[in-house]
Amino acid sequence: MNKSIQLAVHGAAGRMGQRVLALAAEDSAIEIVAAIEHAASPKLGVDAGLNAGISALDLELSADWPAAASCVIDFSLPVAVDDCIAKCVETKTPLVMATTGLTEIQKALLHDAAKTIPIVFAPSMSMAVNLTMKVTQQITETLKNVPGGLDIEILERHHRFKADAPSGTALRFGELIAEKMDGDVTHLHGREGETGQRTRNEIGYHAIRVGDNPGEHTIVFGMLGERIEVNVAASNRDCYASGAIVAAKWLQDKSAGLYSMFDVLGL
Ligand SMILES: NC(=O)C1=CN([C@@H]2O[C@H](COP(=O)(O)OP(=O)(O)OC[C@H]3O[C@@H](n4cnc5c(N)ncnc54)[C@H](O)[C@@H]3O)[C@@H](O)[C@H]2O)C=CC1
Ligand SMILES: O=C(O)C1=N[C@H](C(=O)O)C[C@H](O)C1
Repeated sequence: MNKSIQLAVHGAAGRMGQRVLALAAEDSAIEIVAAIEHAASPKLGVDAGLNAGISALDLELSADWPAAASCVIDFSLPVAVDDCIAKCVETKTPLVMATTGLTEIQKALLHDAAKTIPIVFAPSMSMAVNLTMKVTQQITETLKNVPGGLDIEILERHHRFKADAPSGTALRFGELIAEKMDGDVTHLHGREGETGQRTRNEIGYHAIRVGDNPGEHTIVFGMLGERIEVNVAASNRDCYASGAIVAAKWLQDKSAGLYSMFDVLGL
């Protein structure tokens, strides 16, 4: 059978790379053509499927890029992203960039690359998270001028292994919410000491690192007399992995450009 997508996974031995491989292996439309890891990985040469806890894929974890792929899904680390973007541009391969913690320079690189190839770039591939982003924008718009004022704080919880804080998703929630607030917004990361009273136009961020939590975000809308808390929580990583696969399929007929999961999901 001719499979419609030849998929390369970058960061293939990581927590997310493993789940993308596992879900892609079950998808009859996908042929996995590469499971890419860094050149010093002790896992090079190991079967990518066995490493992911599924049946052998007869495909080794390798530092080599495939001769051809119709999409790359990247769940790696910021240090690995420049090379991934360059390889995708060089080979004109559509890219799903899911890695968080990118610098402003790396975001500019993505913008440049998107002049040549189609790219989906989103800090969360989860449908529930993206829908929640829309909901929090609506809440902000409705309540921003409530008598007594509206205080917005973003709490995120993740596993102890996470390398960046706050999460890319928390930062995106903050950006999207700030778009709906009036005037300049201060983004405040944690509080300590003689902070004085909370100011009006600030968004507070709090990053909690506990155990094996695969990702949870709570947006608190505090008013005088009542409060809304919107919580979206993953119970495992498949919401992100399946979202990335949906994005990879969606990219197949797209022209060059930088897209978000809102575009993919039609939100
Ligand atoms: N957008 C989304 O929906 C989600 C994004 N993420 C982000 O994805 C990234 C990866 O997360 P995890 O899988 O938990 O991390 P991880 O640390 O388990 O996996 C990262 C993998 O990338 C590999 N890697 C490092 N340098 C490389 C290179 N030069 N070339 C190829 N591979 C390289 C590592 O060896 C490792 O296997 C993080 O930035 C995380 O925040 C995680 C979950 C969901
Ligand atoms: O590192 C993780 O695990 C996650 N990272 C992403 C982020 O930083 O927002 C998405 C998800 O919350 C899981």
